[in-house]
Amino acid sequence: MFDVLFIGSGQGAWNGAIPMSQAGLKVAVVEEGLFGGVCSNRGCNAKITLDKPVELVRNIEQLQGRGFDSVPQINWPDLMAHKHEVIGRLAASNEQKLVKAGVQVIKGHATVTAADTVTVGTTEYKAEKIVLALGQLPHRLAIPGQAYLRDSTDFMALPQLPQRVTIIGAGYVGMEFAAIANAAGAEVNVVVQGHQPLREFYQPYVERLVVSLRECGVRFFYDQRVESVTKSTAGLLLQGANQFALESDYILDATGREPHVTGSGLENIGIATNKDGIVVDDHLQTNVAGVYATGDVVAKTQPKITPVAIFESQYLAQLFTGQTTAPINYPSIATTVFTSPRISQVGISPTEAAKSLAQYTSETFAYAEDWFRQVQNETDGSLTLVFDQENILVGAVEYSHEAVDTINGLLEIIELRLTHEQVQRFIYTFPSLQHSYFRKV
Ligand SMILES: Cc1cc2nc3c(=O)[nH]c(=O)nc-3n(C[C@H](O)[C@H](O)[C@H](O)COP(=O)(O)OP(=O)(O)OC[C@H]3O[C@@H](n4cnc5c(N)ncnc54)[C@H](O)[C@@H]3O)c2cc1C
Ligand SMILES: NC(=O)c1ccc[n+]([C@@H]2O[C@H](COP(=O)([O-])OP(=O)(O)OC[C@H]3O[C@@H](n4cnc5c(N)ncnc54)[C@H](O)[C@@H]3O)[C@@H](O)[C@H]2O)c1
Repeated sequence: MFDVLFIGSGQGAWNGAIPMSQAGLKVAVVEEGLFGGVCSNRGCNAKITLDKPVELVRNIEQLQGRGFDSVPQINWPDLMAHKHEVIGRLAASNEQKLVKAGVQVIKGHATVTAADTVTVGTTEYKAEKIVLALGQLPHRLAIPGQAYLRDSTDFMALPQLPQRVTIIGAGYVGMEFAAIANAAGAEVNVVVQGHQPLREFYQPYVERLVVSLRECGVRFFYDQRVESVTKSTAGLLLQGANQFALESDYILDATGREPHVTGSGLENIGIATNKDGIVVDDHLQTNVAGVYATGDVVAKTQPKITPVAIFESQYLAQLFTGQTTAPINYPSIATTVFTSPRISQVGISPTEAAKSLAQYTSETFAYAEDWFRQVQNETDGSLTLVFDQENILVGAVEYSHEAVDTINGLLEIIELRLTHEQVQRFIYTFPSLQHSYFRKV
């Protein structure tokens, strides 16, 4: 009998499983695929490896005639080999981390057969608590020719970069992969259902990102309803309503991800789900006592990203080891779209602030006027800060190559509600990114 058995070994699982085991609980993790789940093996880590040269190329482009005379070309097969080398070893190392911490690793497909029982193959495992950390699966467009569509995992394993890449969807995956494929030399088309890419992000900055990607050659097709894909003599033909037709060599279906709630026997014990995933209470417990859920599979309003999955997993470790009995209390969550430039944001958005002018004020700083950003000739970026009535920073969004570091730095100020006087106590290295923004807070 285990104290805790996780189904799934992604960020929503192992970050909790290890401290639980280290605290003396008898813990098992069942995984049918690669240890570490999506983020480690075919999500964040793989994506950021492919993005690294993109970021460098874009930075060098900004300095043409200012120290650089040419822009290096990305060698896709070499980059892909590098990605395989860096990412390929992670699954084994993730598995070893669990083993070293004393977690029992079980390989295979898990099916929940009772509220305290999970079956893998022909073996039954009993556990006092079961944690469903099942993640999400790519949404597949149900259109004729669906078999020609590829997903993010396929894209991140492409040995050669196709010449013409069409991406359906302008969410995180659509925009990030458009930026990568374009910088690596492909002709890129993005087919958008409505006319608002990256709906969760601050739209004035999204519009600037679209302008920047257009200047690099990415073509956006707004308000499209795709209907079919067929093989043509020269590639794949994507067709849609109102005579829309687009030929390319590769089509990426980036129309979202869906909670992985089928195929693991949830119905055997009546686990409640909705379109967003498994329904949980404020302690991440499902409607069945002793069965919990964590990570992307949870139906929640928080973004389905790695740091949130980690936070939930660690919360369960505190809960199950008696360090807390309190409900989960999510802090401020920073989100980023890893395009070049990036958009990163946290807290109250300027759009929300504009709707409550009595409550909030916001201020925008253009990097064209900031000497530190001019060093790298970054003229297009800017930062918008949102303050409450007490003049405490409550939100921030940046559009720039360094947006991640700026927003991560401001996150602490927002979460701890630091006053201007407290922030001025920090003596940062100069010159540095922190120094370029901390006086503004
Ligand atoms: C292309 C891409 C890029 C991303 N980039 C970022 C990023 O830059 N930053 C960020 O924060 N987030 C990013 N994400 C999101 C991030 O990957 C997820 O939020 C994170 O992986 C969620 O972790 P999880 O543990 O909930 O689920 P997962 O990582 O999906 O793990 C679930 C695991 O459960 C296993 N499983 C499911 N059912 C069973 C079963 N019945 N038996 C056994 N095993 C089972 C699966 O094999 C899988 O390994 C990205 C996602 C994608 C797709
Ligand atoms: N940087 C990051 O943190 C990061 C990066 C990648 C993925 N993720 C996570 O992975 C998940 C999936 O990302 P995603 O980009 O696949 O999903 P998403 O939900 O962000 O975007 C899907 C997009 O597809 C569009 N779409 C849906 N149906 C369409 C259709 N028929 N035609 C055209 N467009 C259509 C939607 O309007 C939306 O813009 C998200 O939960 C996200 O949190 C995070």
